[in-house]
Amino acid sequence: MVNLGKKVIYQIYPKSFYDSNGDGIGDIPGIIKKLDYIKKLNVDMIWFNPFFVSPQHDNGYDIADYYKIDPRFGTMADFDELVAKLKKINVGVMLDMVFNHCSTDNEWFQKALAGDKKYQKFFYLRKAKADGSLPTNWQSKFGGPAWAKFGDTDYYYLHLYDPTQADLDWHNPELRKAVYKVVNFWRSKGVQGFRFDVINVTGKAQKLVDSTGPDQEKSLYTDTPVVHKYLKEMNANTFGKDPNSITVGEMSSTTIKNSIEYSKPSEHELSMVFNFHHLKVDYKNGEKWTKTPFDFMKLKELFTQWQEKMDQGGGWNALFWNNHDQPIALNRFGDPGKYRIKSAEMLATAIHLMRGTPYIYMGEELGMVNPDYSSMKDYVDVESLNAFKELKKKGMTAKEAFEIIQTKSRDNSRTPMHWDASKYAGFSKVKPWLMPKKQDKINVQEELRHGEIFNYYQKLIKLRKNEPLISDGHIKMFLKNDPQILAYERFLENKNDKLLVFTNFYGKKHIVQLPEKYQNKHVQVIISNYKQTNLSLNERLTLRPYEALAVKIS
Ligand SMILES: O=P(O)(O)OC[C@H]1O[C@H](O[C@H]2O[C@H](CO)[C@@H](O)[C@H](O)[C@H]2O)[C@H](O)[C@@H](O)[C@@H]1O
Repeated sequence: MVNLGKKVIYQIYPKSFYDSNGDGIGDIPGIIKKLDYIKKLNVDMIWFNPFFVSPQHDNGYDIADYYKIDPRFGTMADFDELVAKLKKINVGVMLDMVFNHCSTDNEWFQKALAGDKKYQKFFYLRKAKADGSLPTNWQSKFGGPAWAKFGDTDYYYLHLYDPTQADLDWHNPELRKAVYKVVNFWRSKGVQGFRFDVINVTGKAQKLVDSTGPDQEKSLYTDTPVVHKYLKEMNANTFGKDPNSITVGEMSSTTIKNSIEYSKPSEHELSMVFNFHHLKVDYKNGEKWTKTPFDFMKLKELFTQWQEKMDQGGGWNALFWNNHDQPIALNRFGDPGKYRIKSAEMLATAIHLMRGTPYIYMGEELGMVNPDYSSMKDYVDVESLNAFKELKKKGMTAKEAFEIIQTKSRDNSRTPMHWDASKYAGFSKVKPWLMPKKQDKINVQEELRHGEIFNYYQKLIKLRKNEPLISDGHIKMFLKNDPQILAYERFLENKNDKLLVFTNFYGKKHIVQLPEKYQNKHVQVIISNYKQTNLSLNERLTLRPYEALAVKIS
């Protein structure tokens, strides 16, 4: 079996990585051209956001053909070449499987529309209520009602996301069979990694009823017991046959109890889970489309719960700050200005030394930051455009609404990778689909020549592969009430060595009172983003602005 604790996964958003054919869109041959760069980081697997045939209403999360590469991104021959070349450098491929819904352009939906009963049962088709209103009062996660008219019939189809993303009915064994066939097709092409998009919302009740509010509504379709049943079935019929497979479920608004079951090896469901609770600590009253500073104590509390309880229950976390749906973490939890480098390294340390498998989102290793576009015209993401309209409907001025979009838009992380300082950041020879910004200072060329963040990531990755305390150790948080420092201990059963990790989340120096058990021990610095001279652990430890420090004590 794979030791997940020794693995590090890199995420590539293909549309924004490297454009090889001058159409302004990143592509698979472009990724192939940049494999030397990836090799330098020494990651184990790459998660690729979807590049299957899609009308791109939700940037590929609306799949029209699960078996084909979208010509915008390349050909199947390009994909085969990518898999083969990555194999040569010992890097696996993780594909993004979107099975909660498919595009309304997908032949499954098109056949259903044409009246084919078999395919109609792939979807949630319901009639309007007796009073003519929608089948339920559910809201789409992208705004507006979660139901759309099913062609020229009396029926509506459910879409938890965009109306072009029709929800698939997992209760239908024929649908599940079709899903497993897709997974096995890609396995036969040498793929060993699978990320399952919002997989924990696939178990909606068969009888769909009105909700009484947003939270109760989520409970009607999130983490229901059947999800575990279907995941076990998928595991047995697909990737579970391969001891080297690595799978991750994107779990929307999930719980620790469910996440343990999703990821505990003896449950035979998935290898690990993404949860998003720690990325909602800058949501005012739980609302994403708001602007407020992050709540550090809440962040600590969530890390404590998810790290310690997943450890005690035998579950496994995917560790991450960034992905294609999130504004850049450096802007949210660090300082993108004066302390850009120190805070990028501090954030990386905070999660890379935790228990789980770290994910690095492309550009994070350079300390890339939000583009801070100046107009709504610069944004293209469907969720952001809808949110802008909704915020104005709620009474905000265009300026107020724009400031929120600027902070929270998913386009923040989707800007093209900065390869150099040129007009289009060396990403493309023509105007890209989304403009790069701030590449004059932050780019690969500059980082590899004079930077230190990339190098720091290399060290963190190397440490994970060589230090069993990091890959296999348990975790216990300490300094739980400290308002500035996140600190934890990693330890192995029956071993005296311990790893202590200190991360200062603020741009001011801070002195901590060390627990007695850690005082006056022999200390070896494992990694730090500051020069450490004559370090010894006494009663007090001073941490400089955004300092990260990991020491081994015996
Ligand atoms: O915020 P949560 O409710 O915990 O959900 C997590 C993320 O879910 C959605 O992301 C994924 O599905 C979308 C539809 O396929 C797709 O647009 C997105 O790119 C996927 O990653 C949601 O869109 C995200 O905002 C949430 O963070």
